[in-house]
Amino acid sequence: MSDHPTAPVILGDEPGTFPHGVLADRHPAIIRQVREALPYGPERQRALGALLTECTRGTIEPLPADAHDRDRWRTWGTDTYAGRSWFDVPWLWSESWFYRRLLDAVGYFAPGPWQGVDPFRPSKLAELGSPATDEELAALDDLTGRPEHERARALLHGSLWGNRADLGFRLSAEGAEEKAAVPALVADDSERLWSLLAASGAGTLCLVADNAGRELVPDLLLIAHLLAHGRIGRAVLHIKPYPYYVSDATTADVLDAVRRLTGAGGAAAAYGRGLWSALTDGRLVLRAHPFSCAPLPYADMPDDLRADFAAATLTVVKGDLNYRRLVGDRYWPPTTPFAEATAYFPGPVAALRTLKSDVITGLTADTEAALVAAEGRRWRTGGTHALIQVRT
Ligand SMILES: O=P(O)(O)OC[C@@]1(O)O[C@H](CO)[C@@H](O)[C@@H]1O
Repeated sequence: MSDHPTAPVILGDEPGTFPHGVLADRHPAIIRQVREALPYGPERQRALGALLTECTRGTIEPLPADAHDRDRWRTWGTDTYAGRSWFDVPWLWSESWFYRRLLDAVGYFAPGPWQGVDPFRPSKLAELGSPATDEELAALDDLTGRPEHERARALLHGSLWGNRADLGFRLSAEGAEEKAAVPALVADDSERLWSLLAASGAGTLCLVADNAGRELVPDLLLIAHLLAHGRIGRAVLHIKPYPYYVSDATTADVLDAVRRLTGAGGAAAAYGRGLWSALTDGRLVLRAHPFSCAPLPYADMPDDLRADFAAATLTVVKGDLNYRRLVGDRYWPPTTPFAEATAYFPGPVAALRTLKSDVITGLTADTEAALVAAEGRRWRTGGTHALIQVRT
């Protein structure tokens, strides 16, 4: 694990802070939601009850000797953190640990009838099937006929704002979406992004996905557009190997989203067919690397993942959690240059993120002052602001 000495690592140990609230309130709410989502039997209910106690009052324990990923988690930190309270270790670590333990409780990894059953699938499917998704897909018809560069920009913004409210966030930030009706970008390097994705490009785009449903659909539309218009020759979509942070996208979610598009009619269906053929002929590749669910910053990524990103023309990193992992989950001074915090990254990298946690870099002093004057600290976590940051 790396230890950059530059800014304090975020822990969840201070009552009243956002990270503490996630551990103390959001995680118990997620356990309640999972219990209501699927009819787990007595054994699983007991395990969920035990996890509720453990995550709020217990300590971190090593994974059992027969866990398939025990060794991986030892190198990721259980050796270091065993015996400590969930609140006293890096917040990023504690959150990932919660999802790993939650999947244990519902029998996701154990051979048996519940193996591989995503506890968040009911909420993901509800969102994908919602009238709001219908409206977003219908709006694609209005884009048809507009110049290519306008469509590209509209789809980029769809992908950015699709990150506004993930399903976990909605559990504790009711109404954030509505308040963001007049969105505000606190940093916008989009012209630099477009210069990397020129019309005659044949390079590879890596897109590190975040949420399924109403975020993944616009991510896929953007990829379909870039492929269809020759801005890239190939795309690698990094998704999660198992359910994570409630709504993070897995392979099953990508397939659901593509089928939703192909079944929608109009322009959406054409995008869906484009994605289907890109998947079948290898221009769109799915990658579910174990490190995508690691409790660590990307600065600690393994060599094979580093090589993937190094070979890309551009890596687009989506969402709040990925941003925390990209720059390091630390209380950076907000004017810390984004290029400095991502200097280790092996190629050009762009962050598309709505602000839902304390971490922030790359603001001008004026922007920071204006945000603080208007909102105190609320702008950091409210999900009403967004950024597009690029390091070439
Ligand atoms: O990565 P995403 O979906 O944009 O956001 C994830 C999130 O909701 O979860 C964390 C708190 O649990 C925060 O980083 C952020 O608020």
